[in-house]
Order: sequence, then structure tokens, then C-alpha cells
Amino acid sequence: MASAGTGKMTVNPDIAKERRNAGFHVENLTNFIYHGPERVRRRRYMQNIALQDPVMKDSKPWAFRTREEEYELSLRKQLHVLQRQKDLGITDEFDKFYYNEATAPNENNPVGLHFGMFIPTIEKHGTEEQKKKFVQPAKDLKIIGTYVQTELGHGTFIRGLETTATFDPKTQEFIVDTPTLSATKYWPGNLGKTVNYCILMAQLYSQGKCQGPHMFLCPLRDLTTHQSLPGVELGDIGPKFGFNANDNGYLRLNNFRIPRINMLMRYSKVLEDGTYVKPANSKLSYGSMVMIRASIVGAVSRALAQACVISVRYSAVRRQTEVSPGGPEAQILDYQTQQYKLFPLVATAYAYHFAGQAVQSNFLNISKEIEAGNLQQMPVLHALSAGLKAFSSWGASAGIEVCRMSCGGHGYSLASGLPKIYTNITPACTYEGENSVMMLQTARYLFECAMMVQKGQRLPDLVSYLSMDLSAKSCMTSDVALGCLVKAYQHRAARLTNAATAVVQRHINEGQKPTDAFNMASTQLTWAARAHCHQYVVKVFVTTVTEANIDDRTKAALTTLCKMYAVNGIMENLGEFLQDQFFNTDQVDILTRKMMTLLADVRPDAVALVDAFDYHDKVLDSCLGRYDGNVYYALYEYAKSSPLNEKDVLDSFHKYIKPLREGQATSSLPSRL
Ligand SMILES: CC/C=C\C/C=C\C/C=C\C/C=C\C/C=C\C/C=C\CCCCC(=O)SCCNC(=O)CCNC(=O)[C@H](O)C(C)(C)COP(=O)(O)OP(=O)(O)OC[C@H]1O[C@@H](n2cnc3c(N)ncnc32)[C@H](O)[C@@H]1OP(=O)(O)O
Ligand SMILES: Cc1cc2nc3c(=O)[nH]c(=O)nc-3n(C[C@H](O)[C@H](O)[C@H](O)COP(=O)(O)OP(=O)(O)OC[C@H]3O[C@@H](n4cnc5c(N)ncnc54)[C@H](O)[C@@H]3O)c2cc1C
Repeated sequence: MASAGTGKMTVNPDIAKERRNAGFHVENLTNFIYHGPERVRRRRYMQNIALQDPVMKDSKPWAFRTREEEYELSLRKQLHVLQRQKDLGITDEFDKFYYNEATAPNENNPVGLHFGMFIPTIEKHGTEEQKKKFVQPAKDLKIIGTYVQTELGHGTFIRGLETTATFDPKTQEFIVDTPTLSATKYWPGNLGKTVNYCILMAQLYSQGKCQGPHMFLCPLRDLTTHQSLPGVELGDIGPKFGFNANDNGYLRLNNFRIPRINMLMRYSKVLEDGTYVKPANSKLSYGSMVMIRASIVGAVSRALAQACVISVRYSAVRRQTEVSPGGPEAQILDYQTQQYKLFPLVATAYAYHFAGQAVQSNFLNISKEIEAGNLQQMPVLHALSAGLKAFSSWGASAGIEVCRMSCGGHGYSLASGLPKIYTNITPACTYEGENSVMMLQTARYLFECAMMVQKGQRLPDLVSYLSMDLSAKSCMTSDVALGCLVKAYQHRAARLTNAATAVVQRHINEGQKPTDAFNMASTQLTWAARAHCHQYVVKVFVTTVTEANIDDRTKAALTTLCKMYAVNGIMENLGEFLQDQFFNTDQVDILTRKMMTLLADVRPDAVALVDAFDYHDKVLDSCLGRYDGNVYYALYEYAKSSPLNEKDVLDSFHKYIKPLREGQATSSLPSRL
């Protein structure tokens, strides 16, 4: 049974009927999504412990809290959660993840980056001595840190950072400094008020030479009083589009001294005499970004999945318009246009979920090799994580906005839960590398692969399709086979890669510098990178479904979704698939018809497909997405709790409206209008 948490209220009959009529057993799909019944049981167990904790019971909806209240509540809850997990002996990373998902839904808490980036960066980039000195105090929250890289003037261009760390061999210290206004660190999460330490990205100077950006452990506040240290100026950057519980901050350093040991020296070093020892690959220090990019794919899939749960459930209980005069009003889910908005997004949420797992597993495997000193796969991992992060965060952001609009007026209320999901996840298009810039990194890799194809060299498995015969035509017939769909995506990506590569080469042949030629082809290069990511997601989905060890009915439902994801992607990008007549017009007709058939096939399973994500009502935090479908009751209660309703007549009436009327009464207005 999917989680309800709805008390004694009767379930809305429309949504109850949807669940009775589903063509597969929801629990089987839930088990498949979360890797088996034991994990599902554990996930629910963790979330129930979290949700039953009295500290998690909020006195009012989050939307009615000020930013200061949100910050304080989020911090209080998260510190309580950490203590509770310790008391209960919860150490497994999955257990912790699911516990946290229930306690702070769609919200980054004030110590999130401490655990998500600060500690992992020390663990990955610190020496044994540094790990010994800093990791345990960090785990015990004696030091609390974040990742401080971006400056007012530079986020994307890391080599352009202006903060300096100059080695002074006399005192065995680095002098860290903010030389200009544009060098002010700006944006890092939790920097403003929460942390007392940070990983600082700064240009390393030793023996008078700049060695580029390196990472330093930099104290910021007194560990006892929490006062900012002399030479350190920092604070919160103010309200943003979302992320209200987060004190994104600014930081200026004034010739502030830190010991030599505070440079993270696992891969690059500064010796006592100032000699610089360079790393095996200068991009090793970008490793923390790669780690987060790889995990963003899963994060955005969860956000899109939640938006789909809300909008599909709401569409099942919302009735609007008599289809025939005098007849009953239809469930809006029965309108084909509504289905066309939502079902491809449900398919996309599944597609990103499986892609997220695949990228994460690639990341873990390649990271092990990197740890062992084999750096050969670094470019593949970078290209994959950068592109997939961009592709999936763009897709999820756009999708969540469609979900919101598909709920009509009620979608616009914060009560729907959709704005919070959106504002929390859409910055993933920007942080950890702005999406266009990330796509261009993937494109750069594809360009190099295309050159290898031209030279007849063998490509890594992930991109081996780039050497396919582009004169071939599609094998698509009316059964719309999964294999043909994968081929279509590979053909499109290979053709776009070749076309963009040819543009770069043409500009170079015409006398442009390679960097200028690349810029002149960069829009087309991003099309190629997007197509490459799209084929990866389709291929992972097809492989997952094909190899799934599940019952036939669940497999059939997933196969339908997989086809829907792939066919919809073709319909949305038809020009790119048609350009070299890979598909003929009959095949386009087949795909159009198939799309409409797929909508009808998904319809009876729609609610079950979103129920299978198994999100508790408290995690969705949505009046529209309630498991029991009692949305009007929830909206009414929500409205009544608005602080504006605490008084029947507001003071502002007495201050402004009443005097206005009194003034009018004595004015020379005509007595009749
Ligand atoms: C409060 C938070 C709560 C919790 C969150 C914490 C953790 C969560 C855990 C899981 C996360 C899941 C979801 C996220 C949820 C919430 C997240 C909340 C907050 C988000 C935090 C955000 C933190 C940040 O934003 S940190 C700042 C990130 N900044 C960037 O990403 C900058 C982007 N720019 C770059 O990466 C580079 O500058 C560049 C790649 C664009 C260019 O670099 P550079 O100029 O140095 O390159 P070149 O010298 O030109 O060389 C290019 C060659 O180098 C290759 N290259 C580049 N990068 C890499 C790499 N990483 N690995 C390997 N190779 C690399 C490139 O390919 C070129 O190679 P070529 O052969 O020459 O072509
Ligand atoms: C919510 C949030 C949390 C954040 N948390 C952190 C954090 O914890 N730590 C941290 O250090 N930073 C953090 N950041 C900062 C974030 O990493 C940067 O904003 C991000 O890397 C983008 O850099 P930018 O702002 O300089 O964008 P810009 O690079 O200025 O981008 C602006 C535009 O210019 C384009 N552009 C820039 N360069 C190129 C190029 N080479 N080619 C083509 N187009 C280009 C981009 O595509 C974009 O359209 C956070 C940001 C946000 C919004």
C-alpha cells in the first residue's frame, strides 16, 4: 500500500476507482524503483520514524513563515535529526537519505553543504594528516563548513577567480586575500551565518608564480563565540527566488593567514620551502563538482516525480466541463490534451530516475579508478556528468512548470506544493556549472570523439555509436520497437555531432582560430550535446526495462512508459530526426499515431504509476496531491490558516480605506454617481 497519512477522511471516489482499475500491482513497481521490498520497507520505516517525531509537527504551513523563521526552524530540525539518527544508530547512507527526505522536503537545510560537500571534499582531497585533523571534528559539528568558490565576478570561469592564497615560507602560512570587489565570494550555501570554516577556492601563489585555483581549509568564525575572525567579513546575501532556509553568503578576506597544512594536499602540494608539486591532472581539484553533478540527475528526477504525483492525482479528482450537455463533468485526466501534458512527464520522471542511477554508478566506478591512480576515464566522466546534469535539470524544471499550469488556478497557490518544488530545483540549472556551459563541455568531448572517428580510432563504449553509418534509414515499423527507437536517437546525435564538427572545421579552414571557430559553432555543438544526453537517457531506459526482472504486467506498464518517453522526444524534436530523411513521412505518421495510442494505454494506469513513487503526503506537502484526493477540503483549511484571516477587519482598513471614505463623504462629489 502506498503511504497515505490522511486520517479518517473517506477517499475521493474518483481516485479510489483509478486505483481499482490499474493494470498492474503498484507495490511491484515501487519495489522495482527502490531496489526490492526490503529497501522499500526500510525506506518507509525510516520516514515513519522521522514523521512521527513531535519536532517535525509544524504549527503552520511553511508558506506562512518568514525567512528568519524558516532558517531557524530548518536548522533546529536538522540538528535534532542528526542527534536522533545518532541515538537510533542510523548509519547506513540510504537510511539517512530517506530519513532526511521526510524531515525537510524540497528544502536545503543550513548544514546540507557541510555534509554534502565540505566533508566529502576533505575526505577526497585531503592528506591522511588533514583527514585526521579535520574530518572527525567536522562530523561532530565542532567545525561546520561549506564550499566557497564562486565570486561576484566569476562563477563559470574558475581560472578567472581573483581570490589569492600566497605562500609565506617564513611563517609557513598562506595569506588569503580578496583583492577587488569582484573577488568577493558570493553565493556559497550556508556561508552567511551558519558555518565557521570553508573550503576556499583561491589562486595559489608560491615563489612568485601563480599555479591556478586550489582548495584551502579556511577558518571564518571563532569556534566558541561564532564571531567572525579578524580579517574576515561575511554575511547573508538576502532573499532569493527560493532556498529560503538557506543562508547563501558573501565573504571578503583581508590578508588573512592560515597554516600551510590547510591547503588540501592530496594531489598537489606546496613544500616547506615553497616548491610547488603539481597534481597528475589539474582538473582533479574539480572533483567535488563532478560528484554533485552526478547526483543532481537523481535529485531532479525526484522533484519531477513529486510534481507528477501532485498533478496526476489532482487531475483524477478535478472535474470540469460537461462533455455532452447535461451529462456529468469529466475528470480532467480524461482530456487528451491534459494527458499529453502530463503522461510524457511521468515517463520522463522514470527516465531520469534510471539515468540518475546509471550516472551515479558510473561515477562510483570511475571514482574508484581515479582513487587508485588511473585517471584515463576522467574526461568520459566529466562529459557524462556535466551533460546529464544540464539535460535533466532543464527537462525537470520545464516539466514541473507544465505540471503547475496543468493544475489551473490552484497550481499557482503555494498550497499546491508545486512552486516550492520548482524554486528548490530550478537553480540546479545554474549551480554546479551553468547548463549551457556544461553542455559545451560535453560538446567539446564529442568534438574530440568525432575527430577520432575521422582518424579511424576506436571510441570508448559510451560514445561508440558516433561511428555509425549515417546513410542508413530508420528501421521503424508500426510495432515501434525499442531497438529502432534507440537507433533513431543515436543517429540523430551522431549526425548533429558530425554537423557541428564540420562547422568548426570549416571555420578553421577559413582561417579562424580554433577557439573562435568553436564559439562560432557553439549553438550547434550544444544541440549535439543535448542529443547525445537524450540518447543516453533513452538507452538506459530501454536497457533497464528490457533487463527488468519483474512480473509481466508491471513490465508492460514500464515498457509503455519507455516507448512514450522515446516517441515523445522524437515528436518534440522532429526537425532534427527528419533532417537527413532518416525517417520518411509514413514513419512520422506511425509515430504520431503511436503517441496517441500510448496516451490511451497509460490512462488507466496513470494514478498507479505516480503512486508507485511512494511519496508520503507529508513529503509532498500539497493540498492537491493528497493520497485521499480530498483537495477541496485541504484548500479550504489552508485558506483559513492564512495569517491575513486572523482578524476579520484588518488595521489597514482603519488606516487607509475608512479615512478615504470619510474624506469622500465631505468632498464635493455629486451625491449620485
Ligand atoms: C545546502 C545544500 C544542501 C545539500 C546539498 C549538498 C550536497 C547534496 C548532495 C547531493 C546533491 C544532489 C542534489 C543537489 C541538491 C542540492 C544542492 C544544493 C546546493 C548546491 C550547491 C552548489 C555548489 C556550487 O555551485 S559550487 C560552484 C560550482 N561551479 C562550477 O561548477 C563552475 C563551472 N565551471 C567549470 O567547471 C570550469 O571552469 C569549466 C569546466 C567551465 C572550464 O574550466 P577551465 O577554464 O579550468 O577549463 P580549461 O582550462 O579550459 O580546460 C578545459 C579542459 O579541462 C577539462 N575539464 C574541465 N573540467 C573537468 C573536470 N571536472 N574533470 C575532468 N576534466 C575537466 C575539459 O573537458 C577540457 O578538456 P580538453 O581535453 O582540453 O577539452
Ligand atoms: C542556489 C544557488 C546555490 C549556489 N551555491 C553555491 C555554493 O555553495 N558554492 C559556490 O561556490 N557557488 C554556489 N553557487 C554559484 C553557482 O555555482 C554559479 O552561479 C554558477 O556556477 C554559474 O556561474 P555564474 O553565476 O558566474 O554564471 P555566468 O557564468 O555569469 O552565466 C551567465 C550567462 O553567461 C553564459 N556563459 C558564461 N560563460 C560562458 C561560456 N564560456 N560560454 C558560453 N556561455 C557562457 C551562461 O551560459 C549564462 O547564460 C550557487 C548558485 C545558486 C543560484
